[in-house]
Amino acid sequence: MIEIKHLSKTFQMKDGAVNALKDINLTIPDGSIYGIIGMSGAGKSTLVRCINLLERPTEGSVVIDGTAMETLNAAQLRERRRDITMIFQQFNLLMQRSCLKNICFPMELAGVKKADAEKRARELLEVVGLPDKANAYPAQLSGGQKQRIAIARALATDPKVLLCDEATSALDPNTTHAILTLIKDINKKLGITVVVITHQMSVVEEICDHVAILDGGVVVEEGSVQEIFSNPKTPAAKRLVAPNGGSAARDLSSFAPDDHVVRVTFNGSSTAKPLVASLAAEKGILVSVLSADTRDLSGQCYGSMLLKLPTDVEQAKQAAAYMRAQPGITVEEVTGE
Ligand SMILES: Nc1ncnc2c1ncn2[C@@H]1O[C@H](COP(=O)(O)OP(=O)(O)OP(=O)(O)O)[C@@H](O)[C@H]1O
Repeated sequence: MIEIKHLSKTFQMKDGAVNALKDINLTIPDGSIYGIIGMSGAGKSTLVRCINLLERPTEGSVVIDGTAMETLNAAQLRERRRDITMIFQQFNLLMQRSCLKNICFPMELAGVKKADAEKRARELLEVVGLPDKANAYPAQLSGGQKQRIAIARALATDPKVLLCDEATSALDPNTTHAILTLIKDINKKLGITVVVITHQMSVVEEICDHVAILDGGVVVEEGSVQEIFSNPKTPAAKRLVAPNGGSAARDLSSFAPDDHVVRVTFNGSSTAKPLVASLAAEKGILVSVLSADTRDLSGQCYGSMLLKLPTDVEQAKQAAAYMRAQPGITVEEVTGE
């Protein structure tokens, strides 16, 4: 378990002090995939660097499995960092070494025999899906492949914690998905606790179970991803979870003043029963989706849609009544707003 207690970090600059982190308190459970999300400058990188003491906190403590990291001397810290490894946005591979030798590197530092290190490195190449890249050099790899090698290197010392600092931010959406799937797999199979630093809510949505929202060096919200998504309370959380204000935008050009339009808000309704399709299938009533800002979170839908109901008054009433009867859905009139 990682416990961050009253952690603050101040950088002293020529023109004054920068309070990058202020009184951070977080508990990261063993085996979780924990997201730390915030806009640029929120303090994410500083926080992750404080977790493994690459950055020394100005105040407070980082306690990992009962050991306060800031109390360790340099040699103890070096040893402890084998348990808490890190991957980065820019991969940080050694360009003059082959992939195999990159993966061997932390084992060399730990004094593992060369033959044992190479055997383990080959196993790790299998784990990350690149068994044929042992002799390739980083420059010959795509971004996604480089991150796979970086992950293999991070796993070489059998860590308990993997810190991912914007690990998919330089990758395209498909590659991002593949790397996140690999990280999730590693978390499940090896039981490694993963801390994911990101500015992208989609990353948190895809793999994290818990999330802390960092804004201006302060944790403004923290909880299960589901809790935060379904009910973001602070402006920072609302900005990240629902950039359009959580509400489908009303595009005035898309409907006439006498159209019958409703805003349907989803607050955890099941995505297994798509509303518009089931209204058509069960009642034979067709409605048009004018705009939608919804997201699927573990099979539950959040956000809202603007729907144009049929011009037939009776059908429109039936459609509204049908939707109101569904759990987790509210319906309000928009026409004439
Ligand atoms: N070494 C440093 N010296 C001085 N100020 C720093 C240092 N590192 C970070 N800061 C400042 O601390 C604040 C938080 O920076 P940090 O890099 O942790 O944010 P971030 O959320 O990771 O942002 P980004 O996503 O843009 O990397 C910023 O105001 C930054 O300028």
